[in-house]
Amino acid sequence: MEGIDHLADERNKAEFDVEDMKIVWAGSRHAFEVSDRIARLVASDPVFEKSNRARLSRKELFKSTLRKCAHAFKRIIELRLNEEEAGRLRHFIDQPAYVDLHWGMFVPAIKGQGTEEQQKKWLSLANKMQIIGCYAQTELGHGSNVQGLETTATFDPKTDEFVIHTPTQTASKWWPGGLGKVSTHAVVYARLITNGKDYGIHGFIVQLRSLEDHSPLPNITVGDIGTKMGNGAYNSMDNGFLMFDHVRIPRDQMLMRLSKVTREGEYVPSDVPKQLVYGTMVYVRQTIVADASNALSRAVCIATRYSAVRRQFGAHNGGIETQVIDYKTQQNRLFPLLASAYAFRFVGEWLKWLYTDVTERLAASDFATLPEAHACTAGLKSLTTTATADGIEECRKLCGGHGYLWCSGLPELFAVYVPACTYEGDNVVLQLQVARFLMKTVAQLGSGKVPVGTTAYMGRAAHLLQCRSGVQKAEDWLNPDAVLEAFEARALRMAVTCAKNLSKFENQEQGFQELLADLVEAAIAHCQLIVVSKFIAKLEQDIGGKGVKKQLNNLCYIYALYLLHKHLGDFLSTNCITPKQASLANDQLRSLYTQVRPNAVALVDAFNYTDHYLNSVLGRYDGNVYPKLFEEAWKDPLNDSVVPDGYHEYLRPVLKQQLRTARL
Ligand SMILES: CCCCC/C=C/C(=O)SCCNC(=O)CCNC(=O)[C@H](O)C(C)(C)COP(=O)(O)OP(=O)(O)OC[C@H]1O[C@@H](n2cnc3c(N)ncnc32)[C@H](O)[C@@H]1OP(=O)(O)O
Ligand SMILES: Cc1cc2nc3c(=O)[nH]c(=O)nc-3n(C[C@H](O)[C@H](O)[C@H](O)COP(=O)(O)OP(=O)(O)OC[C@H]3O[C@@H](n4cnc5c(N)ncnc54)[C@H](O)[C@@H]3O)c2cc1C
Repeated sequence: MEGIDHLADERNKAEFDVEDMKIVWAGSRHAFEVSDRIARLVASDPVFEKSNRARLSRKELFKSTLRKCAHAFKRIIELRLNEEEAGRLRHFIDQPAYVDLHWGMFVPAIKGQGTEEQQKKWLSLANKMQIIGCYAQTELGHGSNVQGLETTATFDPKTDEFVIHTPTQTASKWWPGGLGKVSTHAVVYARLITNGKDYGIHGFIVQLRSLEDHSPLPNITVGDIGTKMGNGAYNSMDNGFLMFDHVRIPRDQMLMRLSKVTREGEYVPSDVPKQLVYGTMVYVRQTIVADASNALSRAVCIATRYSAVRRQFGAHNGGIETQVIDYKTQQNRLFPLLASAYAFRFVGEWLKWLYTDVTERLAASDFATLPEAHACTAGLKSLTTTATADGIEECRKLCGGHGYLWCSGLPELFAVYVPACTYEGDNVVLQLQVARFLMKTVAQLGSGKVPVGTTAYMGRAAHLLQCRSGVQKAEDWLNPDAVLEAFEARALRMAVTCAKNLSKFENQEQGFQELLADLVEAAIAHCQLIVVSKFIAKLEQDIGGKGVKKQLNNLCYIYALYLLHKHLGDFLSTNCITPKQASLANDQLRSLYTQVRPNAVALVDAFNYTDHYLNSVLGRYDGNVYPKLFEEAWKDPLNDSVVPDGYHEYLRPVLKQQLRTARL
């Protein structure tokens, strides 16, 4: 029935103030107010309707995306929204689009790698969207191996131009979002060649389409790479291909903040680390971590509300059946995901701080923390996107059969989200970057160089390599020191074992290749330690609001103890804990589930998601699931007529045996 809150009982059970938790989740009262206001604005605007997305053809979907983007831009100007508000608007519109790459990569690439003069010129055009840009790095033949890119930018001193060229089919740019049909410009990554010498990968601003009629410029071939996984989903994005046939651009369109080419064609290397050419990726990976908590919390919100609505078994004498959320198996699958959503939120906040810090240091020519920033952004991007993609799929299963319906919101969410495990760096490739960083840190232990930041724990190797957990009863697992020590000892021991095994190889690189799988596991253990430690650090902050800290405390230990349970092999084989202590951790975990259970619905209400944003019949705020499932079913085009199209041609002949008669 409309108007009734089917989840009211659940909400009444909550032992904390949801409004206060909303502020913690948003990060600040200001962030909450902006998000809340913009989410409502989007939800109430019919242009941003999205409930029929799966039924649109690719062309219709793409056109509707263009319409939404144009309308959003108009509203941003009319309402004079600032950068933060405009970002929230695009977020809540919730449809992948060229603007994500324009604002998310093209503009940051120019900011990070352009000279002041270049920024002035290009950003003033980009900020007003008089040009639209994308980030064209990946090629058909190479994505992960950036050094292997083939596109060339050869300097021609006669004309003071670069000649951008695609020498082979595998050199074609392939994948960049917004490239296929929209972008007028791109930051193109190509091998810089001058005076016959190859100086490696650099960024260049290249115009792709006419600003008059949008047609591709001469010698440029550009198009969309084709339909991607899932109905609707990421198909609103025009991921593109691009080939250059000796396209000329002025020399000053090479992004020259880091290194330069002079009028005479002399290459002037940068006096800062050359890896800064990868700076845009570090920036985006950091934003992807924050975004993981958005996607996971959304799925968890749907699965939690529905698990409270859904009842199966347990009825005696016609009594009421059990809510599926009361089954311990459901809790054991759902609550760690709820805890992960909060954990990723807080580690995302911390990573944002780390990124700001490293940016300020770089501006002051302090490059010391760059390797750590790279390792943290790469490793946490990998860890959180893998867990989120798996978590969304788990939420679909937690919703049983109805989770498989498009209108549950979960299939589309999964299809949109899962490429995050691949873009901005394949998740395995990124963990291997963390592993290299860890192996270097371990190699330096004992050299007098004290590890700092996220590897500071390695400085306590003497203790961590031999310590045994002191846990004696289940509640001891709620002691932050006990949890941190177990995670630190496990991470360090795994890294040191890899380093020892590596040292057995004469050729270090060959050894590294041989041990790849172990190295990835060591890197994951290190990243999990970061997430756990940042959650614990969050609890040490001054968090107000009735009962809020208690709930966060429960979630923090659910996150940590669930990981301990899941990776028990690591903890036991490295002798950090005993089987008895592992069993106590499980006892504590079950007790925490019981404590979270009455608060579960309120904990997902704290995400403050509108029904528009969730776009899920199962996750509706009012829990009125069953009538709405019928409403959705009736809307399906197959139900337009009671007798389906095709009956006369294909069904009737079968039923009436006309086919069989004809064959005889
Ligand atoms: C708005 C959201 C929508 C998102 C849409 C999606 C967009 C995209 O996908 S854009 C394309 C993203 N592509 C990638 O992420 C490619 C992944 N590959 C890489 O990042 C790199 O090639 C690599 C890190 C895997 C390897 O780098 P490479 O230089 O080829 O090789 P090395 O391993 O020898 O590294 C040299 C040296 O540089 C350090 N390093 C690597 N990356 C960075 C970085 N981003 N920042 C700082 N430092 C970096 C690396 O650790 C090595 O250091 P040393 O060991 O000290 O020499
Ligand atoms: C939806 C989407 C949007 C994208 N948007 C953009 C964009 O806007 N701009 C852009 O430039 N690019 C974009 N990309 C491309 C993306 O960045 C690359 O696909 C990504 O970096 C992975 O590279 P790859 O495809 O070459 O994978 P590959 O490297 O070919 O990976 C294939 C397999 O090989 C493994 N592998 C590779 N190297 C190693 C190694 N050294 N050790 C162990 N295993 C290895 C991987 O783990 C993986 O299992 C996008 C991709 C997608 C899917």
